[in-house]
Amino acid sequence: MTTIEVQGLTKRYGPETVVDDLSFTVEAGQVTGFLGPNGAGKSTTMRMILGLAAPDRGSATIGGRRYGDLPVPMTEVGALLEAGAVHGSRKAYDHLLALAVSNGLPRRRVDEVLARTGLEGVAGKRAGGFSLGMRQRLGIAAALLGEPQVLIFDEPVNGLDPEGIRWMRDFMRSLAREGRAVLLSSHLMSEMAQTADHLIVIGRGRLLADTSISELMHVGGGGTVLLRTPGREVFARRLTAAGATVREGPDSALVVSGMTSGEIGRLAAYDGIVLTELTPQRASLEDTFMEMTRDSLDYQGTAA
Ligand SMILES: Nc1ncnc2c1ncn2[C@@H]1O[C@H](COP(=O)(O)OP(=O)(O)OP(=O)(O)O)[C@@H](O)[C@H]1O
Repeated sequence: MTTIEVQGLTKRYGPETVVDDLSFTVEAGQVTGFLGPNGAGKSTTMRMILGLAAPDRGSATIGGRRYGDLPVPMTEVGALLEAGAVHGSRKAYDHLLALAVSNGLPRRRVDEVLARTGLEGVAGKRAGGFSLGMRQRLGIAAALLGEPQVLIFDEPVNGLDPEGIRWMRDFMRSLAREGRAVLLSSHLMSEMAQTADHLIVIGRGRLLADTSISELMHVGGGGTVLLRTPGREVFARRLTAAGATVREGPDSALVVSGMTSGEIGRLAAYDGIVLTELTPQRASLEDTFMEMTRDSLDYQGTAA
């Protein structure tokens, strides 16, 4: 199983250390979200993994080898870094064919990736006239040409409409289901919560968290669970006795922190208490992220 290994990765631009001793692993078969506020160093890290920027210290390897040591990189790793990198006057098919031929890949791959990304109908059209969503699909088609086991996407949903975002999310998940390692960056926790299995959170180039989404909700401490039960008073006391913090929620709900929904559900079952609702609060993930990155936000250039 091919993975990405980042070890002590460090990058300086002038006096700024924009990636600071970063270590993490991107596992096969899952979507790893790479999350951090603007300027956190996500793109720089991805560029170092892809051999587009040289680390000052540390290393980034794909399947144990540095990008520069991969004999045919396209067959090992595919990347989508920025939309619109395609020559506008070129037809989508020709663009992909040129890439395939120059990398020694069979022509049939062009048809296969066009079908996979739903672009067959526009294969003969010039990429210059494509919408952002179509350009992103073309970029993904190019990334998939060599059937790589590792994929890297830098903010792929930026600027997409809701349908495009949904397509992208489903596509990432399907790539992971096939056993590929998918690294996906975003500055939006809400996007990650719906797409990623695992999260690497960075701020000012440093690792802030390396965790699953469910762990983050728990460990972050900000994770709350909303519940409703006919046995409100009794269960609130029971939860408090079990170490949770309970407060009043909207419309007679209880909002619990310090326990996961699973733990609350088990406690209720044990005590024979009926729960009519048990909902982990998604907003709390956002809160956890804000809390985590607050000290690392870059306010430079922000109007007072
Ligand atoms: N080639 C460069 N020369 C000088 N500084 C750079 C260069 N590339 C990036 N930086 C700086 O490094 C820092 C990290 O940038 P980077 O683009 O990696 O962050 P990011 O997390 O991807 O943010 P965003 O979400 O805004 O793209 C920023 O302060 C940026 O200005």
